[in-house]
Amino acid sequence: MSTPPGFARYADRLWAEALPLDELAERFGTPCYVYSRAAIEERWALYRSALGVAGDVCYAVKANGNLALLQLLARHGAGFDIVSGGELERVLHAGGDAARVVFSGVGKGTDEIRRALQAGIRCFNVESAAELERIASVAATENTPAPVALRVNPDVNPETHPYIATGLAQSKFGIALEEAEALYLQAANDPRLEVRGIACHIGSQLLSVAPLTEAAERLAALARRLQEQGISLDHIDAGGGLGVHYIDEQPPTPAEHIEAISAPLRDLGVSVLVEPGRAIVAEAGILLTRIEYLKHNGGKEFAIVDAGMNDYLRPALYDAAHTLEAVTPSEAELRPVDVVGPVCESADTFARDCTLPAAAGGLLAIRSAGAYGAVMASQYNARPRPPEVLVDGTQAHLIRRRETIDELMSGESLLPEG
Ligand SMILES: Cc1ncc(COP(=O)(O)O)c(C=O)c1O
Ligand SMILES: N[C@@H](CCCC[NH3+])C(=O)O
Repeated sequence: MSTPPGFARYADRLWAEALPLDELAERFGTPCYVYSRAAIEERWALYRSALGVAGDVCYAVKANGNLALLQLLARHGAGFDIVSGGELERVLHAGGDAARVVFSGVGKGTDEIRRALQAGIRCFNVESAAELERIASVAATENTPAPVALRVNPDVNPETHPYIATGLAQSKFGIALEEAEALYLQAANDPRLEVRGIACHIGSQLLSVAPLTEAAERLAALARRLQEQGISLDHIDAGGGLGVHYIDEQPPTPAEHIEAISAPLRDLGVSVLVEPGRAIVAEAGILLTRIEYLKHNGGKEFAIVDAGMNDYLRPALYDAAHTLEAVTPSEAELRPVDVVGPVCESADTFARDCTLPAAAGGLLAIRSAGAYGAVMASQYNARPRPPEVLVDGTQAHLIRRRETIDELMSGESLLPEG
């Protein structure tokens, strides 16, 4: 099996593992997510060593919240960035330390705030004045001051897909820099709150560190103004966002990411937090899928695979391009095919004019599918969500089994008799 030229070495760890992918497909069925423990640990270690002891790496759970992966990262001492009460429960269940959890998100509910406060999380990354007041009032009823950072919106263009840009002035995320200072003064004088830091996150799949540095410079300027006014800060949370290799991207390394955000913050005397998600898990995962049928329509050839947009949404949602590879040797000639899923939507397309030796029954790997893959799977078209497997050396662990048809109907009820 050939490796695409230029593919970073860590992405190839999965393929170097002792377990042939076709055996995994036989054993667990397709479609099926397969992750490499070694690849995840390698990426984790790069972030950990780049940041050093003066900071904390808070893995963004939204990228892949599988319990076994959270447990793996917790054992390596990860902090976690969560965006819901559900993610908090997953982190705690997997053995994560609540005191290393930061809670982002524009719509935190009262129950979620209360639970996070009771669990003793490190910090709420507050996204509006109204949310700050809600957190303060929950803190008052719980008789526990709430640790807060304001997630500011530095108005920096992250140069990424508009759906995953979050730090522009007109985005729904964060608080405008100009409004933040007054809100910090208000929070610092509120006994229900404890100001801990400043947070931001400008977007995802960033392929240059320049916008990250620009954002960090704006955070540093705000931090200096706050410190001058006697507001002490424990940390600055620069968010996540580092891009990965899907087709031919050349993303910066974790070390370059850390250097880009740390340089402007260096003399502030605060610890630095980062919230990488995609950069830890994306390239460590593939989605294995089998070609069910080949067909021709309108002069095009289609390979219809058993994975659909319900299993892996990124291509349909963002028109995202991925490297697709044939896993099993095939006598079929290399030729352009559209690789499509079985879901009743034309957007259910994984690749157009992809050069493959496509043959019915052949196995394909959609690469770099470890982030925003299984977590975004749905049951659309009443399709059970796929299993997830972690390859660990010569072992393969089923870390989430395939959903059953019964589970698809669980919680629903038929109408009463009559
Ligand atoms: C607040 C916050 N932190 C971290 C992340 C993780 O981003 P990424 O997976 O791009 O590292 C996101 C998602 O974009 C986010 O919204
Ligand atoms: N789901 C997105 C990333 C979301 C980032 C969350 N703020 C993707 O697959 O690229």
